[in-house]
Amino acid sequence: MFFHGTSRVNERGHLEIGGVDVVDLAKEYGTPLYIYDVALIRTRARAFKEAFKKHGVKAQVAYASKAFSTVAMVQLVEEEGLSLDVVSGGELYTALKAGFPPERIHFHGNNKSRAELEMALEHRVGCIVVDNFYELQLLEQLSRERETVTDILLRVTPGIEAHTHDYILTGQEDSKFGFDLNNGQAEEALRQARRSGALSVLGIHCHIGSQIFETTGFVLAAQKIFQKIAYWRETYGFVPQVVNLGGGFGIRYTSEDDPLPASQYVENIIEEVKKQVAELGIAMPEIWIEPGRSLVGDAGTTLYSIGSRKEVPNVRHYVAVDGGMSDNIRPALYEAKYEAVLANRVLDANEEVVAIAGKCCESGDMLIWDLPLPKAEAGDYLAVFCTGAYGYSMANNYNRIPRPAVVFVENGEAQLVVKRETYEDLVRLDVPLRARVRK
Ligand SMILES: Cc1ncc(COP(=O)(O)O)c(C=O)c1O
Ligand SMILES: N[C@@H](CCCC[NH3+])C(=O)O
Repeated sequence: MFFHGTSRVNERGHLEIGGVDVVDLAKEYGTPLYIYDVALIRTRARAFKEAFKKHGVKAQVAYASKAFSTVAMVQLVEEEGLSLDVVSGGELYTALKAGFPPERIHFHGNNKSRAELEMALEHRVGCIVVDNFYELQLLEQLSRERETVTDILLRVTPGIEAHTHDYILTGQEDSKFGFDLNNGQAEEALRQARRSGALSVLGIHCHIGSQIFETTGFVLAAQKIFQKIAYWRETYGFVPQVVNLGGGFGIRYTSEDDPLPASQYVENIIEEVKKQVAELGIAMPEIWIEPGRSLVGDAGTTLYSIGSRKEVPNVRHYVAVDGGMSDNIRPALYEAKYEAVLANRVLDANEEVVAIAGKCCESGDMLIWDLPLPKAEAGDYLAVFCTGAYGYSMANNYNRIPRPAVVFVENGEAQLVVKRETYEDLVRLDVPLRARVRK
């Protein structure tokens, strides 16, 4: 069994996180319940920052808030001195509500609307990561109207597609994101942006994928970007102040995963950028990164109550929980794998291998296919580990199931940071049918 962060088994044989017994949390806040180990988020955040500090490199570590965005989470990010990546008006609104300093917000997205761009300009966010020509022109026009100069990064697709354990070089980049680095698009974007007096190109951004376990892809991306920078410097006199290599650093969901420490990713990135900069004889740019999953993924645990069971003789034992794809769609969407324990009987010996089913009306709503467990009964609690990233943030109301509550735990204390949705919340936006005129 693998415990993350402050998770441990207490004297009652219960799972404890942040010094709080999760069975007590279930009784107080109900299930399904998202529990975040705040100390572990702090540890992860500090590891990224420290890695840059150790090498004396100017950097920004921007939390990719799509992984898990709530007011309390954004406040924690601010406390830890990170920057923030937002990808929609909604994430930006959450950040502003949380009082996050706008100058440390980076605004992403492949189809930002005029209203979203206006909102970003209105609040003077630190920089806008421009994704495409439509946005470039729109942003230029809006900046001109406001008589302001907007700091931007150009998002490029370097032609590297990173997958979990490997990466492939793709000559023809097929992605909805960014300007292609290899077919002249990125160069044209740079020309257009620099021609405009209303945009200031701080640098280049790329993001090669997610849940990546090696550093090769990042190094290769840096190489490809600097190859172009060499040419752009000669041709246009362009030298970037910032190179942003995105997020994507992998985490351990199950024993099959073997991630590197944050410091390793950062060190290899710094090493490559320093090498490239030395060859070009230009000033060292700031290095920005955007970790999402690796900051919050293993800090999150979902607690469920176990209910019904179904035996399919000689095939499978289904054990159902009171949540499922409505609070964690990743198994259904990506065949994502998780580990779990009976939170109220962690030390009991495993007796069977069961399939954990969700409660949604969908055969594919299975959270874990083969989980060794003690004989689980109705009323037991199941804790699924590593659900902190893209769990709550992708939660939905399928089958009109209310979204779970979220609690932060730290130093023996729990704080409710997102209330459980109510049935009333579910119909809040519904508009009843107009009364018909009876004949
Ligand atoms: C542009 C960008 N930055 C950062 C991230 C965060 O990725 P991860 O959660 O894998 O670190 C993503 C999501 O993949 C992204 O699209
Ligand atoms: N939502 C995905 C990752 C997407 C990353 C965002 N670009 C996941 O759960 O793994």
